[in-house]
Amino acid sequence: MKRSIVSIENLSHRYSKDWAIRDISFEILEVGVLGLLGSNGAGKSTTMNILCGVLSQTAGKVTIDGADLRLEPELAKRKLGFLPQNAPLHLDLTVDEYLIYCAYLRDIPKGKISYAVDQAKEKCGISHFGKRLINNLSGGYRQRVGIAQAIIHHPKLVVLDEPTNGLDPNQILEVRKLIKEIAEERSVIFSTHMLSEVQATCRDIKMIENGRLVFADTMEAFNNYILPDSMLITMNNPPEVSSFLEIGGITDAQVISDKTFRLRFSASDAISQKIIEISVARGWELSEIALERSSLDEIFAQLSNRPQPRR
Ligand SMILES: Nc1ncnc2c1ncn2[C@@H]1O[C@H](COP(=O)(O)OP(=O)(O)OP(=O)(O)O)[C@@H](O)[C@H]1O
Repeated sequence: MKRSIVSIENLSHRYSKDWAIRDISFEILEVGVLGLLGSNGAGKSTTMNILCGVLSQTAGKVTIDGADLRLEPELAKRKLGFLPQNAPLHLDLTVDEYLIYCAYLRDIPKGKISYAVDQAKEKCGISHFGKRLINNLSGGYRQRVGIAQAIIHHPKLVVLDEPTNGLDPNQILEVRKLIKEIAEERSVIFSTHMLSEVQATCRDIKMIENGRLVFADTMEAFNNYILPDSMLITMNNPPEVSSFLEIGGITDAQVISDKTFRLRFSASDAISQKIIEISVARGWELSEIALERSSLDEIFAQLSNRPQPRR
């Protein structure tokens, strides 16, 4: 059975009088990548900051590998590595100098620092940049240095706040690959407001909206949840819009222009195949058909309105 490394129970936080997060509970498994998805202001950073011990919660409990973050903060924090949204890099140090400094901060015994630095550099693909000033590295490599400092003490949990923000497409692919690699032997949680980031990297997904947990399941379950439920069709010789409603499985038909319509359908296999066949049989001259997925905003809205969040 898969073991969890982090337990978050009924976590709530209030800044002055407004609640930023309310009654959030979930577990994080000891291996793999978990994505924390939410729109701006949803409560991601508040949750991440509490999880890292940077912010003390108003109510609730966080346990990391059995250590209560509030009661045993030092023990709990030894088990985690953190890369905040703005990586805490010293641009005027070389990669080696910076990682040695981080190793001291992490209380790694003097005799083991050099080995720890080499291992972290190797894991993050920056061994050849040891003598390079961080200021002279590209954004993608700076982010690798940030991840190296987060894993230098072999934490069981690594927390990454929007780790691909501001990177170019190639750098994003490289950092995603690195995140997956470091998650082969530990738990990684990262926050993002981009669905594509979570879909590309994560096994599990937690979604928060307006401070509440609105979805918690596997990425596969999430992808099933957002299966397309409408399509845009264009026909050179379309029928009356009401004709579409006579097709089994079509629940709504909307006129977009003379020749283009949006059809909504109930969960049904091969509905587009059916439309194509009927269109050919009746001479509607179908020229284009495209399935539409819900936008992230629609998904957030749907999930936020659900009565019971799924754990
Ligand atoms: N220091 C603070 N004082 C008062 N309110 C705050 C503070 N930090 C965050 N908030 C509020 O708490 C709520 C949650 O904010 P939080 O930063 O956790 O969201 P987020 O999901 O990380 O958003 P973003 O992606 O924009 O960083 C928001 O309404 C925000 O305005």
